Amino acid sequence: MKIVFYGSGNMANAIFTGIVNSKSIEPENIFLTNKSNLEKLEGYHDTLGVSYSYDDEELLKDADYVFLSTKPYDFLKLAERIKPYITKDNKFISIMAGLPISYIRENLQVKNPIARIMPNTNAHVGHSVTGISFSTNFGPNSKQEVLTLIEAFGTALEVKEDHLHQVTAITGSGPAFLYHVFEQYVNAGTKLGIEQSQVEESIKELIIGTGKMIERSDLKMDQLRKNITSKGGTTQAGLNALSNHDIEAVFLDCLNAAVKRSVELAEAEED
Ligand SMILES: NC(=O)C1=CN([C@@H]2O[C@H](COP(=O)(O)OP(=O)(O)OC[C@H]3O[C@@H](n4cnc5c(N)ncnc54)[C@H](O)[C@@H]3O)[C@@H](O)[C@H]2O)C=CC1
Ligand SMILES: O=C(O)[C@@H]1CCC=N1
Repeated sequence: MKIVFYGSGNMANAIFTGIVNSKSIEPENIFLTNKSNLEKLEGYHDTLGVSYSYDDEELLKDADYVFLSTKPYDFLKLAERIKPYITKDNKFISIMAGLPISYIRENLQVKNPIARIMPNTNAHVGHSVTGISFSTNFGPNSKQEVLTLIEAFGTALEVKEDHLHQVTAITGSGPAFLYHVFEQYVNAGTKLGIEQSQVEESIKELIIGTGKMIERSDLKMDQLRKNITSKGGTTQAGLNALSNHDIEAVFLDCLNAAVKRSVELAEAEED
């Protein structure tokens, strides 16, 4: 199988690094390209063994899957770049937030199968949650091939295309929202008088350990929380203070804003 990445930025890097680490595809069968940063492509070649090129005809000639991984606003230029060289065997996988399959098809001017995925940067470590929606002409074997490819860097969740907006908010942008919360936790921790580096190191370990508990324990999160909370103890005191704030409402605002932006991006392109 030959895979090509048009766009080798943060998200594509997480995906191809995840695929290489999974050893499901020979690294030299993964081809990278970008706008113009040759040094970056050489770096990925040196560290991961992947191939790279700016020759679009060569890249697309026998490509099975072509990732469209530029920013949404760079897609029209990308479409102009690749249109002359698309072959009937190329199947497209778009990671671009908000751009509908119909819009991608219209601008590539082809009837080739197109899948839209919404991954997240946890693909780097094989833990992306990836929402996926297929065009109706995606055959069952190719669908299975794409799902297997996605499972090389995490888990796949097939959803109606409209629901990719919610997936984008909850898990696509999700790591950024959690990093933001963790940053605030570190900032607050450093105000308690302990050395900053000690707070940073211990909270990093706290987050990793808590993630592993969620992964490995049979207990649900509320029970894990209850197991730490002694009656009249320190945890109860902290949780009481937290419950003075409507944290669910804060996150609902956050997620609604991200969904709204995803819908806006889609509607802007349909105009
Ligand atoms: N960063 C993230 O956490 C996530 C990003 N996405 C989506 O992934 C896409 C890429 O985002 P990032 O990787 O963060 O962006 P980035 O800015 O890191 O990378 C963009 C890449 O596109 C390339 N590019 C631009 N114009 C090009 C052209 N004409 N031909 C070939 N390559 C071209 C750039 O050289 C660069 O390699 C976006 O559409 C975004 O919506 C989706 C899920 C999560
Ligand atoms: O911020 C963005 O638009 C992209 C989509 C999900 C994560 N990053």
